[in-house]
Amino acid sequence: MDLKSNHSSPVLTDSTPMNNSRLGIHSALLPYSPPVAAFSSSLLLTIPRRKTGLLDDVRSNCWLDAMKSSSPTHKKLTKDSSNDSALSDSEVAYRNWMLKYPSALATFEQITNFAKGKRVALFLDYDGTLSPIVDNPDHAVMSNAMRAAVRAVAKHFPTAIISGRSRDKGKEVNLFQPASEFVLMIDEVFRTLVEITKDIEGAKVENNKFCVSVHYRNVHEKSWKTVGECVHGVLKNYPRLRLTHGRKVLEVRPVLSWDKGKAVEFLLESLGLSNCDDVLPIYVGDDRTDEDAFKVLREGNRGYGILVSSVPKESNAFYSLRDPSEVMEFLSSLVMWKKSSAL
Ligand SMILES: O=P(O)(O)OC[C@H]1O[C@H](O[C@H]2O[C@H](CO)[C@@H](O)[C@H](O)[C@H]2O)[C@H](O)[C@@H](O)[C@@H]1O
Repeated sequence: MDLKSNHSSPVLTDSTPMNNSRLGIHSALLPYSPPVAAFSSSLLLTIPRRKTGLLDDVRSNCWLDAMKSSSPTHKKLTKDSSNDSALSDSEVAYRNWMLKYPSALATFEQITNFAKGKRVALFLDYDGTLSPIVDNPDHAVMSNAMRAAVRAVAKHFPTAIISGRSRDKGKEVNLFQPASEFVLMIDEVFRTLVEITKDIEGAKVENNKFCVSVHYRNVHEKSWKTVGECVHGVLKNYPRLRLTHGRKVLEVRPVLSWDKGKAVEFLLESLGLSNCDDVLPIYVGDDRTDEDAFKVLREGNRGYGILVSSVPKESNAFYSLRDPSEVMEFLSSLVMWKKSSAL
């Protein structure tokens, strides 16, 4: 996921959170903050995730419900689409939901009207945003077309990818690792979880360096409880680690005050783009971890969050896009708009 561009866009590898409280009502235009420099050299941030909210609490009684409700499975979607009336109901529900979270494509002119005269800074989540959700996390890759769209957008706007995935330290990046002291502990937990889940068919444990992801997307639902029990059992021995929920994934991460919202603030600050009236940050993401970034932009009246979702969901985002193909269209539209406004 190494993107080169004229801006040498920073790549953030985060891991984070959830905050479901939707604040305030939609406002067409966001006055946001502040002016300065331009994006500088390559930057890699590895961010241990901190998910907040009731569902993330390891002591919550609702963890099995949270596991069940985390993102529709492929099977469910396939079943729904073979049922005309269900599809029609879900489409109606989706259209109603879009009244609250308008499509960033349908309202593109509104967005660009507000962006006029401003420097747009783009923050993009990876899984579910730039690459479609697939059963095997190792197979989640950007299509060539998406890669080209991201490269193109990064030529025109400062662009960062903020992902929960780990990324090895490269030669040309500045590394910011707020959880480096947890690396050994995380590795130990990773090994333990690999061992104790090895007999659960379909379970996959991923070492994301600052976080361990335990995937249950391919585990039969009758065994989800076992997966949860394994993770909770291990966590009991690690008071400095906590559990959070993502899309069919349980994640074990350090108890740290760090999330994708803080990552966005850190990047804007480091790159001299915070407190600038002429900077408009736009964050595109699909998961609970992205909600903290949406919230930071919303609360500070600083920019726009765009939620990628094909089903209605409460969010701190302002706009929506249905899936990665719409994200690609949005990125390409931004490039076209930038080129035409330069004429
Ligand atoms: O912050 P992100 O870039 O969105 O990363 C979040 C997690 O994404 C990956 O898991 C998700 O995508 C997989 C591939 O499509 C899917 O199989 C899985 O069910 C999803 O949860 C990644 O594997 C995790 O390590 C990331 O934390």
